[in-house]
Amino acid sequence: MVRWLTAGESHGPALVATVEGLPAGIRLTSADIAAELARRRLGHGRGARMSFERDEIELLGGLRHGVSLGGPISVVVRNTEWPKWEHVMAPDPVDPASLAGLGRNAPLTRPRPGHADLAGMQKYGFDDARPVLERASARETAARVALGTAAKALLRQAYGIEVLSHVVAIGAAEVAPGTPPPGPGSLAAVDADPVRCADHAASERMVAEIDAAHADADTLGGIVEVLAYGCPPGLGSYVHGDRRLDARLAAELMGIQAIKGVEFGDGFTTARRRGSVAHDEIEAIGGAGRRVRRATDRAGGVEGGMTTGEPLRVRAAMKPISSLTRPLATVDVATGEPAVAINQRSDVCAVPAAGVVAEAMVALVLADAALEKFGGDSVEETRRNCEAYLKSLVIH
Ligand SMILES: Cc1cc2nc3c(=O)[nH]c(=O)nc-3n(C[C@H](O)[C@H](O)[C@H](O)COP(=O)(O)O)c2cc1C
Ligand SMILES: C=C(O[C@@H]1CC(C(=O)O)=C[C@@H](OP(=O)(O)O)[C@H]1O)C(=O)O
Repeated sequence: MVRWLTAGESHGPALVATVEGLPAGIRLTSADIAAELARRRLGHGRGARMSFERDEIELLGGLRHGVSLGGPISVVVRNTEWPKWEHVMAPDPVDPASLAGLGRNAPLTRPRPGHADLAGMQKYGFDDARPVLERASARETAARVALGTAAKALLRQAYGIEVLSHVVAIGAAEVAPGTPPPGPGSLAAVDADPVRCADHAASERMVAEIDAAHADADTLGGIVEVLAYGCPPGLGSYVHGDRRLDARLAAELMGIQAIKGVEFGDGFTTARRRGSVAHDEIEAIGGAGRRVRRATDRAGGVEGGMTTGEPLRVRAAMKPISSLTRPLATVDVATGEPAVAINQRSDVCAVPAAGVVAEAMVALVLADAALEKFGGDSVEETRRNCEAYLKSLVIH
């Protein structure tokens, strides 16, 4: 079983993350993780913090000389903003004099509609939104992307699986339905686009949409698509709801801040189709052995909670960012009077970054499902097991 945990606050000293259950023999370095973290900072429309903060990482356990040892892999991502927050966010008690006159220590009593502020204050008994937003913040996704790097390395090195994402909609600007997704090997080209969109014309419309929202002091959401190429058939299972791969992927994607919907393949569109044009017909492709393929990929590569061997294709819908510089109406919890919400700096749009986070979560779930299917304590052992399974398939 692959399991993972993160800890840390947005303006605390650091985020920490641990993944347990990965085999020995994964080639992975801190430079690989730093490169993935840099990808998460990409995208037209992100806020000021992205430009002045760096993700400083340190590997603490689980690797030796760039190779995993089979134990938990643990990583620290330091917040370079920390010196400005060392008193306000100090884990240990501080001299109250060190907080006197610090504007950033003032209680946040005007919760933002759409953020975790109000429900979090009610739930945990805070009269200040600071302790809520510090952990609710998507700063935490840096820790998940760091762990996803290890999962991606395993998938690539043991099974030849490649995970990538691209943006298919930002606000009303979208890639035309039916446009083929970017193929294997196209991640660098997607990352080179200002909104991580594979379609140049759609990308220009998305950038214009972000600029218009920014000018109006507004924010935007959108839709990302994650693709996994090279999955063998049979990851996940139909035998119980919680073993279905689509259920496991949906849970982890919905666990990303601001993700409000997940669909596989043609998803909600399929619901409006007739059965005769909703499924992927199976065809024989001849050659040695009984080789088959699907004529289409409407299902997104999952049937009965299992991978089919076709590309996995899953979309996640992100709501617009809830911190607006033109703030929404709220109530000041200190007075009970109408007020406007906290209006600190914020991203206008973080959809391109959400795609990178979604890749990490898909990679972690696929790594878990692949190790469940093939076992193995080293990359070489699980690779061999996967190869033997593929060879044993009567129909493949
Ligand atoms: C990559 C990324 C960046 C985000 N940046 C911001 C931001 O700058 N300001 C903000 O208010 N929300 C931002 N969010 C969304 C909030 O974290 C999220 O809305 C909040 O935690 C409440 O959770 P919910 O939207 O799932 O209900 C971001 C989300 C992601 C995935
Ligand atoms: C710091 C990151 O994202 C943050 C996510 C976030 C939120 O509310 O989710 C709010 C913003 O933080 P701040 O309020 O400090 O400007 C974003 O910058 C990051 O992704 O590394």
